[in-house]
Amino acid sequence: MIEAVNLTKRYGTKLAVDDVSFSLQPGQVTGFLGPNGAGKSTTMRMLMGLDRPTHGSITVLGKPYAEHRNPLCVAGALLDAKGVHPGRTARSHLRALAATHGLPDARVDRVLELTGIDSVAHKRVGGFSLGMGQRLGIAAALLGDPDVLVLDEPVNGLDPDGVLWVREFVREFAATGRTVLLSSHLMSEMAQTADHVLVLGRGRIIADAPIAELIGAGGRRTVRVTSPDAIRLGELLRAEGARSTQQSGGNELELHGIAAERVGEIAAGHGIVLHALSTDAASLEEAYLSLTRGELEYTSDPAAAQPVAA
Ligand SMILES: Nc1ncnc2c1ncn2[C@@H]1O[C@H](COP(=O)(O)OP(=O)(O)OP(=O)(O)O)[C@@H](O)[C@H]1O
Repeated sequence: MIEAVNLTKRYGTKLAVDDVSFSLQPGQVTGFLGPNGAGKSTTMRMLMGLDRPTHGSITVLGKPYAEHRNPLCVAGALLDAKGVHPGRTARSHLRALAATHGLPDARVDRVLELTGIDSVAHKRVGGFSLGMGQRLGIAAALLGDPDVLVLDEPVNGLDPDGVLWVREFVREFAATGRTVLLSSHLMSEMAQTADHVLVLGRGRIIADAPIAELIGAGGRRTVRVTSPDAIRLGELLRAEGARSTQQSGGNELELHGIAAERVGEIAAGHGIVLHALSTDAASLEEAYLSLTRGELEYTSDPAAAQPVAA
């Protein structure tokens, strides 16, 4: 469906995308993750024929995007929501795009309706909020009823209702057997939207896996236990090799290196009463952070946030 083979992009001395190969499957939402400057937008631009690879290739349905006869019907993209003439109305912008492919006005009305901006279709785009602009960009991507949807930070600037709409929309789109590539820095949102993730770091792929596998591999499970006899229980668990990293409120332990089942067995074996015992699911954010540690192009200095001593 979408296939990158040894895809490379160099800008002068900067290697933005470095010998990347992947294949995206239909019927799935693939999340595209990576720190700022990792090469995600460059990869998406090459996919949509807006930038030329220095080496290698990226194809949609077997050929480069630009070589398709009706590209809007093959893949639609939201890459830069601000790339619209501000003096145009939303409807005239979409009609101009539709005309390039001989698409009827009824299709324009349909995508305006689908993206919830039909009531502002007659307004000039220059007066649109960030969220309305994002919706217009998605409407444009959907015009040709494409098989592939490529969205660069689509929820950026959307209100919670808009974020939910994008999530449900792309999930339904993929459920009809089509392909979605979606970038976002919002890990909790990505965890609820994507089936598969592709993580870039400094232009190279550092993970290409189903989301569940990535979370399972990277995350540390935390076991929480509450007991009126937490001090004695903590001693017993540490003797079993558990690390107790926090004790809050006097009767709660936060544990690593031990399964909840074992905690329950040890407590029962010593007649210790438990009030709560649970395992926190590892998060995509934890897995992502541990994967991309060392891959950051732009890092902040925590000391810079400290007040300067007089
Ligand atoms: N036209 C360009 N000319 C020179 N360098 C560029 C150009 N476009 C991108 N780059 C550089 O290529 C690298 C990858 O940029 P890219 O925008 O693809 O990253 P990204 O993963 O999309 O980042 P972000 O999450 O911040 O959007 C960066 O170091 C960037 O500065």
